[in-house]
This record gives sequence, structure tokens and C-alpha cells, in this order.
Amino acid sequence: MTRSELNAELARLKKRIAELENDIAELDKDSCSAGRARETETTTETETELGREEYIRYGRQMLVPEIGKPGQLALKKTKVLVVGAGGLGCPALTYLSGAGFGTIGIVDDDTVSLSNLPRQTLYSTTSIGMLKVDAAVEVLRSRNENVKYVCYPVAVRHDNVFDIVRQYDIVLDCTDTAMTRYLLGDATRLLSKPLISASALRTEAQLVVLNVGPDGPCYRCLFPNPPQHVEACSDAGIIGPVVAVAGTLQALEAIKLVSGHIPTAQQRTMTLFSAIYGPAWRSVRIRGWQKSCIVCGDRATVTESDITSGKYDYSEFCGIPDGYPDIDSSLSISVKELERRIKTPHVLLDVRDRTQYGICNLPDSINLPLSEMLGYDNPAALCSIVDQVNAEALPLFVICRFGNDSRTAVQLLRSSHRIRRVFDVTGGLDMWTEHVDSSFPRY
Ligand SMILES: Nc1ncnc2c1ncn2[C@@H]1O[C@H](COP(=O)(O)OP(=O)(O)OP(=O)(O)O)[C@@H](O)[C@H]1O
Repeated sequence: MTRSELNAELARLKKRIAELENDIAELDKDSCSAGRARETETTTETETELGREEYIRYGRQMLVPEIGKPGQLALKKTKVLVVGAGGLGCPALTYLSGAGFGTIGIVDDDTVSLSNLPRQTLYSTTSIGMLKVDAAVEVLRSRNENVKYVCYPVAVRHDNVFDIVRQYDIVLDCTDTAMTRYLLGDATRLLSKPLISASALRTEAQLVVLNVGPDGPCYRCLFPNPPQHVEACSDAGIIGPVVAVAGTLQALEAIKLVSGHIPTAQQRTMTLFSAIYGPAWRSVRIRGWQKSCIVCGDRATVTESDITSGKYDYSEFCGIPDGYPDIDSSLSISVKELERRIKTPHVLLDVRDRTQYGICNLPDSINLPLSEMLGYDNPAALCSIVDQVNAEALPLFVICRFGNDSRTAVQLLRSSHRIRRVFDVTGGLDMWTEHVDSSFPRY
């Protein structure tokens, strides 16, 4: 064959492989959304004995008196479920797999993106676009194929959570939304499975072990009311090692739970880590089981069937939708229109926080974070903007990263400051990059 014929054949085969991979992914999606999963073969010999290779592999860990051979065998018998294969999940999975848990289930419907790489250490540049569960298992298997890995390329939802969680002994919550945290908290409580929950944001992390001990609380005993406002790492930021600390601790707590050496105090404490404020580590005592808890209290009202049927509505409980005001279409402009209108006199107000503004900003924009606009009575900077706009009869364009905070700011400027010609830039700077200037950084 000539070179060009070979290239044509190669392109044909690549296309066919992509089609087949697509078909497999579709099949997996169908079966996994019902709580069934994709399993990888395992070379584990028996659950009651260790193979020669396992003595060598786990020897250092077995030498620790609190683990010993009984602890190692207990790990081998245990099925652990990790929900979320992101910043917490990657370090947790690495150490769970290394420690020799018998079965590790991994649930995540997301694919790997470039912004995941700094802290999601199971992935590399070549993983971008792959399902996280697939990319994770590829690496984990290459490190330890004694473990049976079970992938669920789906999001945990009200209608699949029980089917999935039921198959495991311990659950690690490595997700990042309030709704999933409550859902997992409730399902694990109702199925009496220990839940190791962690979170991390900016420079701080926290960890708690739930549903253990006679009066150990569940997630809802601890947090009966949803947070008013949840900040995501994609907005507030995160430092890789901080989330790695929390994920690693989750794996450690799972090992401790299984090997039977969890100190009683751990069951009623929350561990807090701060990379900035000392002392770096703190343990605070948490409330125990609450008889008023709607899931496990004396007069519990939420049952498994309420959850699976959707009768209990998590989005309503967590206060979703987003809570940003709707802006009349006459007060919204597209980024294309902004591009045109900033050629004539105007004021362009960027309401992102100062750190984000420092990362990138549009020329001649003024930065006044929404938090400051809301936080003080008439801050001087806001007054001077209002004065300028009124004195010179200028249009005021308000922009933020995605077009959410700017809506709140527009509403505030209209209602409290009576500015009439104030416009929200729909979709914010993200749309500016998309439609106007592709060189403007996305972060
Ligand atoms: N209901 C859910 N079921 C399964 N996985 C979930 C669920 N909710 C969130 N996750 C996963 O939990 C992981 C959380 O990881 P992380 O907090 O590092 O965020 P990320 O989405 O990967 O990154 P970023 O927020 O910076 O874009 C993500 O991979 C996400 O897909």
C-alpha cells in the first residue's frame, strides 16, 4: 500500500473505533443509570487469604500493629464506594486502591477537563475529554489490579442512589454540591452505611465521619438546614494540596473504620484544616444523633420510597434554582452589542471580586465587587459611579464572569440607586471570549 492509502485506512479505523467507543458508552449509560455498573476483572485470589504478591505489596501496611494481617483481610473483604472522582476523589481513590480494598466503586458522570489537572492527580493531558471513571480506573488498575473496580459513569440521583449505595459497605462523599451531599447523607443513613464526608474551598478543608457509633449523627442531624449560599471551587478557588489533604484523610478514615481502630472521639468530631490560619489542624466536637432529624429521628418523615419516587424534592430543599433575579430583556445586552456600544461614552462596571478582576479584565472597566455593593451602605466607590453616570447621562453596563452576579447588581442599581440606563451583559465575560475576543482568558 502507498503512504496515502495507509493514512486513509488509518483514518477509517480511527473513525470506526470512535463509533464503537460511543456505542459502548451509550450501553453503559443505559445500564449504569439504573444502578448497574461496569466492572473490571480482578485477580484477587480469595477474600479469606492473601496471595504471595499481596504479602509483599501490603507488607509495610500490615506491619503497623493497628492493621496487621486481620486488618488487611478486612480491607480485602470491604466494598467501598467513592462518589465524585474530582479533587477529593482522586487522592482518596489512590490510597484506597493502594491500601487493598477488595472492591472500589466509582461514580461520576463528568469528563476530564484541562482545569481539573492541577489537583485531580489521576488524570493527565491525554485524559482530557475521557470519562473520569474510565481515566481513573485505567491508572488505578495499572497500580493495583488486585482490586475489583466498578464504574458508574452517571450522576448519583434520587432514583439510582439506593441501588448503588446498597451494594457497598462504606461510602465516601467526594462531590461538590449541597444537593448531592444531602442525598448521599440520607441514603447512607437509611441504609446504615458509614459515610465519610469532606469538603475543601480556597485554603480550608473539613472532614467528618457520619452514621457510626450508637449516637453518631447523620449528615442531616449535623446540618438540618441547607446552606444559604454555596461557593464552588470554580468560583471561589482551591489550592490543590488543600483538597488533597481532605481526600487523603477520607481514605485514611475508611482504612481506620475497616480495621476497627477508629477512636470513639472521631465519631463525634469534625476535623478542620487551614493552610493559612493556625493552628493548621483543629478538631471540633459536633452534635450527635438528633431526635428531631427528619430522616433518622424519633418521628422521621422521609423514607426511601419518598426519595426514590421524587416525592421528597432535594432541589426545593436546597433552594435551587439559582436565586439570581430575572432581568427584563430591555435591560439586557449581548456581548456583541456591548462591543459596539463601548465605542461611545459609557461606564463599564465589572462586579467580580478583586482577585478575579486581577486575573483578567476589559480595558477601561471599573471594578466594584458585588459583595462590596451589597455589604456596605453606599460605599464611596459606588456613590462616585452613580454620580458620574447621572451627571454625564452615561449608559452603565454591568458585567461579571457568567452573567449571574451582574443581574443582582443591575437590580440593586435600579432599585436602590434609581439608575435607569443600566444594562446587564448577558453571559458575562465567558460569552465575551466565546463571541467577541477568543484571546480573552477563560479561567
Ligand atoms: N451527583 C453526583 N454524582 C456523581 N458525581 C458527582 C455528583 N455531583 C458532583 N460529582 C462529581 O464530583 C466531582 C467533584 O470534583 P471537584 O470538586 O474537584 O469539581 P470539578 O467539577 O471536577 O471541578 P471544577 O468545579 O473546578 O470545575 C466532579 O468530578 C463531579 O462530576
